[in-house]
Amino acid sequence: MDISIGKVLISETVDRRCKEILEEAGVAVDCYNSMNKEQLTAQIKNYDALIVRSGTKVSKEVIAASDHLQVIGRAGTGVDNIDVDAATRHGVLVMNTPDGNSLSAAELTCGMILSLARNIPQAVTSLKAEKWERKKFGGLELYGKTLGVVGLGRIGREVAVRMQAFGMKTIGHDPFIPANVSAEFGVANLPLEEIWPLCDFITFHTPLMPSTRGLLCDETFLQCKPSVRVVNCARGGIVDEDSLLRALNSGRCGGAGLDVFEEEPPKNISLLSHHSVICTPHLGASTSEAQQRCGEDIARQIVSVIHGDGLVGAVNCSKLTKAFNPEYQPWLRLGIALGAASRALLAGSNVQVVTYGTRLNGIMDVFGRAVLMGILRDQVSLPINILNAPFLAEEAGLKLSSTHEISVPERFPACGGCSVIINTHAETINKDHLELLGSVLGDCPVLLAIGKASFMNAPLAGIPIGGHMLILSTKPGVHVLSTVLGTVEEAGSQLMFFTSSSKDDGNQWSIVRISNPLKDLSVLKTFVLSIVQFCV
Ligand SMILES: NC(=O)c1ccc[n+]([C@@H]2O[C@H](COP(=O)([O-])OP(=O)(O)OC[C@H]3O[C@@H](n4cnc5c(N)ncnc54)[C@H](O)[C@@H]3O)[C@@H](O)[C@H]2O)c1
Ligand SMILES: O=C(O)[C@H](O)COP(=O)(O)O
Repeated sequence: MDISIGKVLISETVDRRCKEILEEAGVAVDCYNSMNKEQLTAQIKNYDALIVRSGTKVSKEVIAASDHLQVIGRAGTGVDNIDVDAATRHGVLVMNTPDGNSLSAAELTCGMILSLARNIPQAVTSLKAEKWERKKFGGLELYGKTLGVVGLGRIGREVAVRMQAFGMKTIGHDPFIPANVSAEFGVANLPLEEIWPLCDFITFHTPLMPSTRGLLCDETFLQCKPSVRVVNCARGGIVDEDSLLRALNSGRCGGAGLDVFEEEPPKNISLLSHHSVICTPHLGASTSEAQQRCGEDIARQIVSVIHGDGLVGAVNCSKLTKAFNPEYQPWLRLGIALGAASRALLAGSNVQVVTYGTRLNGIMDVFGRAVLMGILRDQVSLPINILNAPFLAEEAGLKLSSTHEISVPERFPACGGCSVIINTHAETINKDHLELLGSVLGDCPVLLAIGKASFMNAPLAGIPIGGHMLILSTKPGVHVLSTVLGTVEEAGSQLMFFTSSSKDDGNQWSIVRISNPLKDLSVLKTFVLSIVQFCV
């Protein structure tokens, strides 16, 4: 997949190294401290890439307002401020830098736990107000207490190991981390319902998703120890704010440390101002170290994609990394070319792709997407690429089935190849289905056969497929080369090559490459059974 980034917009404060790295790679960068929705919607059409933190809402309206946006880079972890589905549909790559700020977020969480145990923020405020309230701010020791960690990913596990140093017993819950893995960092991974009654402190480290929204709510608070302390430095909404306020007021919750809120900046003043709540304005990643790492990481990831050096940190195409691998580019060009040729020959709605050989093992999905790109180019409302091809195909009513076979049939070269079959019940040129065989020789995509008509007759090993092409079928023995040559030259084009296949059930196919497209095929149509023109 070709990504070409000339101009990047950074819509909020990101470490200066981000801009520097991009500029060193020859990319122009415009930086804003904090763009509002109107500014972003108006400006986005001028940029190839957008870099944000959590403060920019990249809605589907913003994405739709873009013109040639190819990448949205998140200098940080959470992508819940980005409409990832809309980005994918528009073929926009979304990337994040999930490792860059984990330690900072973990350290802030530990600070919240310590502060809740000893009422540090409240005591500071009191003393600054010239009060000496030693009795009011008595706390409790962490030693021997139980900490529940919900979400045992990058941050959750860093929090657990740090709090073990205080003598806390750490238990946790994460449906995707095996118990033996969490045991390695000293956390017993238990079902949620077993966690609630055991914890003196609970901290949340999951993404916000339908399955994690309101994990701690009225119902689950009832299962918790009285006076449980709660920390949320992950995402607002994992702890339901209304339930939390009720639990704080009733004493069921003994205190809460919040860095994130359902709405940011938060409007829930009664929660923020509660005497047992300590809170920070989404500062988990706000350290110079984390910001430098995230800024550098996202810039390097974008440069790497521009240079075709590989894909790191992709959010919406992690399974498509091979589409960015230079080794596979000729194969993807083959898929696009066979898709375009199939489409020109037959307007079918069912596409069956089979790839063969060890070389193509693992790119079946990517290759199928390339075929869809070839078929649907110029047929859909949005520019099509590897990312959005399946979505646009579904919208266009096109069905794709892809399979892979390790063994290579005799009709292919040893490196393997592919078969693209397009089916239709609509009007057809020859039959109600058509099979094209192709492969890559050197780094050149070649057409091997149309149905049983082969282009592999010695000395040929397939026809290079690319540029402006004509495919025509004739009755065997009908010689059209001189007619084609004359028509092509008369149209001011140049004939680059003309090759005919072996005979197939009475028909013969010829492939013609020309320098410029022909405006009118009507003269040639009188000499042939069928003729189509396409370009790849
Ligand atoms: N406050 C901040 O500034 C700040 C900074 C960095 C990250 N974050 C947030 O912290 C959260 C965690 O980040 P991370 O890097 O550790 O992510 P991560 O992907 O490494 O870990 C998240 C874990 O949650 C688990 N999980 C998913 N659904 C779950 C469920 N229903 N119950 C329990 N566990 C579940 C996943 O299996 C995964 O292991 C994210 O929401 C991220 O946006 C906040
Ligand atoms: O998900 C994240 O990375 C954190 O919430 C940090 O967000 P920020 O980059 O806006 O500080």
